[in-house]
Amino acid sequence: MQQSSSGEPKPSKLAQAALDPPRLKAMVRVFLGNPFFDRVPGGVSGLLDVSISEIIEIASKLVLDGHPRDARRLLLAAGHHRIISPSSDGHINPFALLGDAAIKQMGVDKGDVQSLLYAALRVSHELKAFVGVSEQAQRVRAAAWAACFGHSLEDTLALRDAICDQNVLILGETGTGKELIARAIQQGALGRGGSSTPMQVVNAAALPGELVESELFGHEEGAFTGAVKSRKGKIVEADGGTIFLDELGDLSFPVQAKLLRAIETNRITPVGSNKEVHVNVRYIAATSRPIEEMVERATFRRDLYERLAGYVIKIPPLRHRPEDIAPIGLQLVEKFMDERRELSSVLRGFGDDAKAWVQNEAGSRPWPGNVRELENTLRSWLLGMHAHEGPTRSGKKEESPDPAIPKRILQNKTSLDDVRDWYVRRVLNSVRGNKSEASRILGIDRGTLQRIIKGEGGTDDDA
Ligand SMILES: Nc1ncnc2c1ncn2[C@@H]1O[C@H](COP(=O)(O)OP(=O)(O)OP(=O)(O)O)[C@@H](O)[C@H]1O
Repeated sequence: MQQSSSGEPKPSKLAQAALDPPRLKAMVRVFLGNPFFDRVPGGVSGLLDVSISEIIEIASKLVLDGHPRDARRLLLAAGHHRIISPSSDGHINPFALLGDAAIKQMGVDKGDVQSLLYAALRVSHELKAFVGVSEQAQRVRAAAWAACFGHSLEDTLALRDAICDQNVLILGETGTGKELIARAIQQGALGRGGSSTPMQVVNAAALPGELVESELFGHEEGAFTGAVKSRKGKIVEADGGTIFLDELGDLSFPVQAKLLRAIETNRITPVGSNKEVHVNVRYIAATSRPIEEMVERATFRRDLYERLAGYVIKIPPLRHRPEDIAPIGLQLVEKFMDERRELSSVLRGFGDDAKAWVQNEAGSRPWPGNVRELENTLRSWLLGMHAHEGPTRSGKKEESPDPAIPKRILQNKTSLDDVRDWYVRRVLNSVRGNKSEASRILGIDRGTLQRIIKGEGGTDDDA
């Protein structure tokens, strides 16, 4: 990261306020909470003794703190409509924040600040997908934010490259949103040094042990039976970017050793080759297994764990944060309805029922499962409702019952697991056994799908 050569930047009000969060909050509250902004000549700057460059700095800080809308409001309130051009989704144009005076005051390179603000907007957008009002959910979002930008604007500007290079380990039960958080973190590093490499994903649990090695490191033609042509591994494909290594705890010892070497030396050797390939990759790993205990019991290599756990984010299960059930459920119903705009008004009606159920009941009773289960339950419920008359919908039948739905489901006499298994098979049939397509529709990964097909259940619940 380049620092400006224009001497020591003098500490601005923002820089001081950033070190004094209550003061920063108070300043922002004054800006955002005052209903008379628009009527005061000169807007905020007329209300308070602050310059427009300081307002721009505070707006930048708000963007970096994940509040782009507040930044936009602040700028609008400041009476400087000219300097912003909101995009159609209501986000601010980060370039518009970059008044030369503010950049000069920050004492940093303009290109760096631009890429930072873009990254900030992308991460804040991605993190919105991690819904939750609980303190734990807020902590997860804050931790993901800090994995991209550190803990203060000063951290961000001074240490961005180091922060973006740090490996991250995400811990949490299956279906708690680990991949969602990994994608948000990857967005924070994207564009650094011009890189726009998409995140590569490898799920160690979804592949047989011997294939994981070739998936990660690639192989030479003829390296093993079935290796008809050579293949780059995902680590090479992620060169210059990020690899998401899901279900890390499922890696065999030989693959652990090879991965450790790759991380330590930035070099990998494809299976069946004796040529090393140089790579520069950031690792985001995740696991639903108790990896810390595995390290203690020596069933997972401590040295590899330490390399990957540069920054650890723990996502608590949904049953430990029941306040999040209703907001997540509502968002899931919305998403589901959105995906099926073409469906009948009957489903729309059931969508409203589902929302009412989520709001009135789902949140007030203990939910033992994870987010994916909540999603699948709502999905099956809505699809089931679509096919027959639902329990809360009275009146005449608008659709004839789907004969493919087992009677016991129509009569509400079956367990959730049975409904899930039946629904998984139905989707698999509809896509003629294509597991990737089925997992995409079901919103589960292939490992979970495989476990359900094999009758092992879809989740690892410790409840
Ligand atoms: N807080 C949340 N808000 C909204 N949706 C969520 C949340 N957490 C998880 N989800 C949804 O739940 C599903 C599972 O999430 P994700 O794949 O990120 O979980 P995971 O922990 O990586 O699972 P696995 O361990 O099985 O790979 C996804 O559809 C995701 O969008």
